[in-house]
Parts: sequence; C-alpha cells; structure tokens
Amino acid sequence: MSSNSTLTESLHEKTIVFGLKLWVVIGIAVGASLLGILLILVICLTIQTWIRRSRRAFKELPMTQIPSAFKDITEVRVADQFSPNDYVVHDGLLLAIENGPVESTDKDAVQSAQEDNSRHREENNLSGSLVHTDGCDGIQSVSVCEQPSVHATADSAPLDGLPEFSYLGWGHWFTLRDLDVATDHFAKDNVIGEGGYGVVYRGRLSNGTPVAVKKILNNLGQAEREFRVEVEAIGNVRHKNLVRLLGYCVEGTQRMLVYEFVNNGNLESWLHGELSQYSSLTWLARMKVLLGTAKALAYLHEALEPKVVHRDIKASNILIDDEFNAKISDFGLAKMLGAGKSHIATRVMGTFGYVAPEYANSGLLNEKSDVYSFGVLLLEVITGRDPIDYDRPPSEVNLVDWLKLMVANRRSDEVVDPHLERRPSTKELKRALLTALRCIDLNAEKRPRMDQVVRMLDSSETIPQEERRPRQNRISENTETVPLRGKNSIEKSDAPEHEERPPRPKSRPFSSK
Ligand SMILES: Nc1ncnc2c1ncn2[C@@H]1O[C@H](COP(=O)(O)OP(=O)(O)OP(=O)(O)O)[C@@H](O)[C@H]1O
Repeated sequence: MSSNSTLTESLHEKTIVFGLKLWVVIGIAVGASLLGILLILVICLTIQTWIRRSRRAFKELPMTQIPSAFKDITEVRVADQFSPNDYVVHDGLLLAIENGPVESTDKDAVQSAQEDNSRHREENNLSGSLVHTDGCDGIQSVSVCEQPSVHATADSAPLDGLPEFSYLGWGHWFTLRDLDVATDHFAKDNVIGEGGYGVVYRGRLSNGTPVAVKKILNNLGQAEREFRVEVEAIGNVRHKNLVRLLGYCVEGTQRMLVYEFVNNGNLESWLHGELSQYSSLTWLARMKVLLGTAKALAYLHEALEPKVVHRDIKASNILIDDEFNAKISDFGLAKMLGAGKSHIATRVMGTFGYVAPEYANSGLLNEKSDVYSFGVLLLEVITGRDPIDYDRPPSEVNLVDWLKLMVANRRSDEVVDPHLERRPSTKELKRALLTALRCIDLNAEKRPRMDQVVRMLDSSETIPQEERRPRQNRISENTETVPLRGKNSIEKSDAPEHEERPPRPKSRPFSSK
C-alpha cells in the first residue's frame, strides 16, 4: 500500500523538464516514440509506392525477348551462299568476281549457332511477355501483353555496390543526383559526344563502374520516344556485341540512359574521324568488328521474338572495345517486328547513305533493311570511304554505285582502303565483297539473313596479338575524349544537291512520309 502511494507520489513529483510532472514526461516520451515509429512506417510505405508508381509510369517496361532456337539454322546451306561461278549476276550487272571456297561448313555453323543459342538462353534466363508495336511510330502503340516474370541471372543481377531498391529487374533506376555525381555535374570535360537527340557523358557510378550517360534533350517528342524504345529494345537483352543498358533515370522532364562504357571509340572515328589520324584499323580488326556486328544483328533478327529491327546501322553506332569487339549502340529508332509480320509500315528514319532503297521509297520496313545497311557498312570498312562523299568526283559520290561499277569493270582489287598497312588477300577481299554485294541486293528478298551473313564472313581467323592494338590510340575512360560532334540530323530534303558537303556523320530523320 505504502509502495503504491510512494509510486504515485513520485509520478506527481515535478521534473527538471519545464517543471512538468514525471507522469506527464513519461506520457510525452511514449507518445513521441509511437509517433516516430508511425512516421517511419509512413515514409517506408511512401517510398515503396513511389518506386512502384515510377515503374508503372513505364508501363512496367517489358522484360522481353526470350530467345527461341535460331530457327531454320539447319536449313542454311553455306555453299548456297556462293555459287561456284566466276561471276555473279547482281542487280542486273555481271560482276567479275571469282568465288573462293567457303571454309565454314554447315556443321560448324549449326554448332556455333547452337552454342550461341544456349549461351543466350543461359544469359537470358527469363520468362515473360512480349511487347508489340502496331507499326506506328507513336510510343502509345506499345502494349505490354502480360506482366513479365524475370529470373535474375549473373548477367542481369543488380550491379555490386548499388542499393538493391534501385534494381528494376533488368537494370537500375538511377536518380538525377546519382548521375550528377557520376558525371561530375555533367561537366563539359566529360562530354563524349553529341547525337541527334542527346549528349553523351562519361561517368563513374558510386560503385566505381565506368558508364556512358546519355542525357536526352528535353521536350522533344521524338527524344521521349527514342528513350522508351531504347529501353524496350535492349533493356533486357544481353549479347556480347550489343551495348549493355545498365539502367535509366526519369525525373521531372529529365530522361537519361546509362550504358556500359565502351572504351575504344566507334567505327566511324576509326575509319574517318580523329582516331584514323593515329592509325588505320588492320584488316583483321575490321573483320572482327564487322563479324561481331553481324552476330548481334543475327541475334536481334533471328533469336528474339518479336524481332528487333535496329533501323540505324551505321559506323558511328558501332562502338569498339579494347579487344576490338563491336558493340551496336543507339537503339532509339528500333522497331519490333512481331511473328508472322513480313514488314511494318513506318516513317522512314535512318541515316543518309545507309537506308535500304525499298524502305526509303515505300516506308515498308523489315529486318532486310538492316541487312542492306550492314552491306553498306561492310563496303565502308573495305574501302575506307563514306557511303556518301560529296568531296569525290560525281561518279564516286555514292559508294554503292561506285563499287558496283568497279566490280563490273573487274577492278575490284582497286577498291581496298589505301590506308591499310596490309592489304587483305584476294580470297579475303572476295569474301568480304561478295557478302557486301549480297547484302545490298536491290531485291530485299534475295538478301541473306544475318545468321547467313555471319557464316559468309566467318573465316575462323583470329587477330594476331601484335595486330590487336593499333598503336597508342586506345581511349581510356579517364583520359582522351572521343571527338565531340554537333547535332547533325538531316532531313532527306536537307541533303545538299551538289557541292556542299553534309555534316558528318549524317544522322537520323531520313525523310518523312
Ligand atoms: N556506351 C558508350 N560508351 C562510349 N561511348 C559512347 C557510348 N554510347 C555512345 N557513345 C559515344 O557518344 C557519342 C554520341 O553518341 P550518340 O549515339 O548519341 O550519337 P551518334 O550515333 O553519334 O549520332 P546520332 O544520334 O545522330 O545517330 C558517339 O561518339 C558515341 O560513340
């Protein structure tokens, strides 16, 4: 009884806290703790909802692309690609090329495709849904068929050292602050280059990963579209020869894409730009880059469902790493082609000189347009010439036309890039030229598929050690800067008619219907 009264007395004693009685102080402390716990719960819930909403804002970007087998692979007969004649009829011209034997066999091709395929499947251990476009350019046309389920694999796992909550299932959600810090406040010194729709910065994430950050220009409908298409096309796709998208940032009007940093420039700067002043790419390095490009395109066209048509294959979109592996980049114009669709009708986009004629004329697009662009790229690599070069005499301005003429006149050995230190053998040259000519066939149906192109090009030769690094010119993510380029979108109608030379590299909207 007395202890009870002592307790009551103590509770009624005044404390040093504003002279409040003890029971009042205890009450306030308990109340404050409860409030604190409640507040923390509310903050957690708000953050969770915010992340969920933000993801939904992207319509739960698809975890697409379940590679099925490389279809028809066993039906491909490499020997069919080169008839044993000493000429080929191409585009109405009798081309004076002798066909050398093709070294890779069906067995090799099938085996390599199977290996590729099982690797893709391992690397893309995904299940999920597909995305369809209805053939229109509007992003609204993209619909997600079902909620994808993704099983993270080693390759698609969150990057080490980054907060787990930022992981989206295929890549990371970065805040503006993350990227501001990564690029040193988007410092001018960190600008790698500028494309039609954004500026690319070199950066380093908080966990030390070197990245390229593409800051999309604000308020451009096309830019917004490009942003979303790029995420949809390659967000969830992994291939050694495709640049890896590590994540993105969406904050207010800001749109940014974060890629793996590819440290050895792009093919365009090696062939015609700053890097060409230091050294010429060797023939084997060129072929390695082209073979990698062909493999990535074969993957996009043959192994994915729906297939992805890149639409802007050109030298500046082929990034190169220090082992001379190609990495196709810039998927902003990509289109999905659903199963059973032979083509889609769409606005003609692309880059002057690379766009397939039937697509330019009709707006009908399918993967054979990429095959044509690849053929032009191959010719560019063989000859070291721009697809369109107004500095040359009229008969040589258009690379494809000039090349066909040279071959028809049995002057094919004169077309090789004079900057090459070691010319390719006649057999190597024929292999490359014939492949290119097949790719630029005016009849799109006659063009080979990209998996066939891979086999045509693959000579199973490796680059000797001493040829791997053409002298002093590797670009390190810390040191040199790839030449800065201005915006150079040109409309078809912008193309100069005669003397004036268009800015290089030529870009983007080719023409509008
Ligand atoms: N992941 C990357 N790593 C290193 N450099 C990159 C990366 N992505 C792009 N770049 C470089 O940034 C520059 C700008 O690239 P971007 O794709 O925006 O434009 P582009 O292809 O030059 O032109 P356009 O957009 O008009 O086709 C190019 O020099 C390109 O090589």
